[in-house]
Amino acid sequence: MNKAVKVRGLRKEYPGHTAVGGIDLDIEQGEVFALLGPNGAGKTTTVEILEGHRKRTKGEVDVLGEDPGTAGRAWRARLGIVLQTANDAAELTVAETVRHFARYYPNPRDTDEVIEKVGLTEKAGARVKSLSGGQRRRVDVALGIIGRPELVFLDEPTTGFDPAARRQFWELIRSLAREGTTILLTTHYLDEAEALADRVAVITRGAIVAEGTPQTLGGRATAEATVRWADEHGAHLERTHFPAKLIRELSADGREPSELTVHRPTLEETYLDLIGEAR
Ligand SMILES: Nc1ncnc2c1ncn2[C@@H]1O[C@H](COP(=O)(O)OP(=O)(O)OP(=O)(O)O)[C@@H](O)[C@H]1O
Repeated sequence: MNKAVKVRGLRKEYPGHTAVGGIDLDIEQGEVFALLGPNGAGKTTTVEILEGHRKRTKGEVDVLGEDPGTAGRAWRARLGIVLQTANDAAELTVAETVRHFARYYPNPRDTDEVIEKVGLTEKAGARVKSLSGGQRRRVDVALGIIGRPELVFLDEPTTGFDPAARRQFWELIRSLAREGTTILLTTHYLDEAEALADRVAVITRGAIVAEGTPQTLGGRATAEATVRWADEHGAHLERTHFPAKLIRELSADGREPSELTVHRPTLEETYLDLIGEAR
């Protein structure tokens, strides 16, 4: 499989401060990859270097087969970038804005289809400035995908979305991924990473401290399980690597253990552990 992104030894230094301290990163074509990390960890710096918006201090970077530091307009047209800030073409309507951006690309998607994909069909004729914060964000997403990009960068895409809009957005990302689009997502929502990402990397203080699928990150899948149940003697809790064995024993007499739960670390707990360890 070809790599959409290949990074080796990437460093970004500001005077007196190392924002990114030599990271390696591989993202396969068609993969949804989430970059997680606390504020100031180096996510935006990394992503902006990949987008060609910031110069690196050191390291090798290959995005869609080119070096973002030197790649030209044709390469840029293959990217879709959804920034954190809302767009400011506020006097235009939603449809006019999307149509306007479509002209920058050689092979854009259909404007109406994109507006429908982001759930703004009813607002297509409304001025962008009349939209709510979450609706403006959807316009940003529409502008990020109108050019039929091979690689989409999504920086905290669902900030300000209501729960239903988030779910709808997740469906949109899944449909892009099904079409073969590579997606690099930064998010502070662990449920979002879990719902969408094939793989995640946790970055803190400019270093990647863990990488894997959301299910296995930081040894999550094989972490000790906490089994809780209750019987006539009261409530019980046992931590074990073999919860199935324990439950078999508890139910050996054919009785269903009451209030039985098995808990393994959530992605959020694993993430907080990783961040804590790295502090
Ligand atoms: N232009 C700059 N000059 C100096 N330092 C900078 C500059 N841009 C970013 N930094 C520093 O680099 C570090 C990484 O910042 P970055 O924006 O990449 O973090 P982030 O992980 O995206 O954080 P957030 O989750 O808050 O968006 C921070 O300590 C930040 O202060």
